[in-house]
Amino acid sequence: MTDTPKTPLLDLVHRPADMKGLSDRQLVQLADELRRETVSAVSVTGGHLGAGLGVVELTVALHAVFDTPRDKIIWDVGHQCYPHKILTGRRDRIRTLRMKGGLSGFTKRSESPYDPFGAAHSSTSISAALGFAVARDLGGVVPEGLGDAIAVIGDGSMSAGMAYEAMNNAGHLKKRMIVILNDNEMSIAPPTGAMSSYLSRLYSGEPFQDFKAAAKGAVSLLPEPFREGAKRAKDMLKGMAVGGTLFEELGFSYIGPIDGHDLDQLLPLLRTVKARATGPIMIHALTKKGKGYAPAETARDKGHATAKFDVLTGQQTKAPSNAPSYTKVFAQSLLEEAMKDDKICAVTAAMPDGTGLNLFAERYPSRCFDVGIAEQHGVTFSAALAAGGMKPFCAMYSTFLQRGYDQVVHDVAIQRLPVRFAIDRAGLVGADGATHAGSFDIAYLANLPGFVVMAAADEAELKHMVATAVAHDDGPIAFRFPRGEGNGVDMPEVGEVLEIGKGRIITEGARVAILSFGTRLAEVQKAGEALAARGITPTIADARFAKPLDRDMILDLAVNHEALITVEEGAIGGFGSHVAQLLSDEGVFDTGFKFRSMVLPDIFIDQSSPADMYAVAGMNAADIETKVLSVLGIAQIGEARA
Ligand SMILES: Cc1ncc(C[n+]2csc(CCOP(=O)(O)OP(=O)(O)O)c2C)c(N)n1
Ligand SMILES: CC(=O)[C@@H](O)[C@H](O)COP(=O)(O)O
Ligand SMILES: [Mg+2]
Repeated sequence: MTDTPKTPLLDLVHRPADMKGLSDRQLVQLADELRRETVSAVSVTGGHLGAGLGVVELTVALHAVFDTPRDKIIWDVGHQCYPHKILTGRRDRIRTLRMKGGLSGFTKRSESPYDPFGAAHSSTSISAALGFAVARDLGGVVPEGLGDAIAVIGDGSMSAGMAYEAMNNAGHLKKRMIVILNDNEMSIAPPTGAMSSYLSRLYSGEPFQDFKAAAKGAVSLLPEPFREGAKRAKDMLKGMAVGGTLFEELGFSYIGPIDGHDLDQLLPLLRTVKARATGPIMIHALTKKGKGYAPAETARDKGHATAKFDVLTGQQTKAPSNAPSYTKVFAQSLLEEAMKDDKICAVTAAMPDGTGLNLFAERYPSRCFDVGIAEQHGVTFSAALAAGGMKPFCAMYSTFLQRGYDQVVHDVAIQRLPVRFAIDRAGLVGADGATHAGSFDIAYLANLPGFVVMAAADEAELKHMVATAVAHDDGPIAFRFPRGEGNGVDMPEVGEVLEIGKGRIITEGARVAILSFGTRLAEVQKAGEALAARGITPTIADARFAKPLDRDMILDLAVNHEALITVEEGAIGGFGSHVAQLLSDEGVFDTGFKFRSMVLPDIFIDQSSPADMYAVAGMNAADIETKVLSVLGIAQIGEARA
């Protein structure tokens, strides 16, 4: 970063229209200020830093040249959009990023007209841009109008099938649209795969597109002082120095590679594209993740995601914890099992660190596969590994496994293949908000014939479930666990193989039974203590399995109590629904038996701390206590004793 100029320009830019009068030199200064502001904001909020720093110049250039919100900029994933938010009327709230009531850490339609399409999962931007382009050409009507459609997609996100499905369609429809491939040679981890190598080959040897002699035509359309740059850009459009790229074969005009941090290249190129483009155009920009902030540039993950930090030192402020994270317990348990069983292998879709499989990759590189952002492929690949006699652990976040759902049904479940699904980030995750909540996996897996679905109540249970999954060869099996630290329980030396479909009673009580599935058990126990102080001792049980259900235990609980309450960190249609089905099938409700199911409410809950999100969901200890009192018809404190 260069020295801060005396008259800051960022203070004058409240929306992109304010940039229109700035000279190219001033835009360079603006980019510098925008970078500083991004670092400063993330230092107080934490969040995704590196990706945003890598697109500062692109953000300035796009907003300087195009007319947003009429023109639609679609940021893939959206984790790089903080500079865009600063330039589009949200600077005053930028220090609320990812907080309760604050700005989302991703693009979000309800937040701003400058966010035409929300995201947070990757590789959707080209499809979305094409949709806007077609809507425009078909005369679609939206308040801001419909102009150019511009997708900005990273090299990591280009590993997903959806990007190619979209390019295939775009090349066929030949609509005017622009794709900017933001190639920083990084995903969250270094990207893997043949496509990544292909992109590198596109610029190896000759790093940047050679700006040659001026071509006439488009140049005359542009006002001074843009003409000189435009001449060079026009030449790029015509010359296409790198011919025969995959993108061109798919029907795109390919331009690049260009230096994505050089506004002297970006501005004239984008102006020319805006003036001249007809069909789909792919601009290949080379950038650096973390650009301009040394602690990010030099970090292993290039500052992909960070806690709050000190700007001067880059030192992050993280609360120390005594308990291991669930992710670590999973990863270490799997490693221990893999030492004993050489058929165990592991699959991650571009999340080696997030799933803990980086440890597995270090120890057993030939048995660990990072397939890139390709959950669909990862699931089917795992299915065939299982069909081939291996024991694949397909480790994915609950929210990202959604993308591979047909593969879970068609390739795994129907064929009864023993894929072991390690489902991390189950339940509400906090600052990433609704897009990353692991709300649906219980419902979408427990409805599949032959699937075993488990949830760990604590980290010791997780270790048992890893062992159980290793031993289970009869069909697919899944175990879910949340983001964050465990409860600090004593850990067993070895994981115990659990009996499939058997839960456990935690405490015996009377009148009401609370049947927990997953890590809400700790809140259930807290509620139990509070109820005990009121003279009510509920029976507390840990279901362990949503499928198959422990029929005997559940029917027993029903017979011996006035009421049964299920609690789970999942949406309606999951564990509680299966228990209700069982009770209904067995005629338990015919006797007037009382049943309540505590699930996530039927809304998308915005970002906050997980505890607060569970408070919004009404699923903390106090809510469980209230539910017990209400099901027993006890409205007032003291009535319980009466
Ligand atoms: C479907 C899906 N899978 C995984 C992720 C997690 N994820 C978020 S960003 C990211 C890396 C993206 O890399 P790239 O597109 O190159 O962007 P960069 O961060 O390098 O700018 C990953 C794997 C996701 N958001 N969506
Ligand atoms: C943008 C994205 O999808 C990831 O970076 C995600 O935010 C990671 O989440 P965790 O912090 O839970 O690994
Ligand atoms: Mg990248």
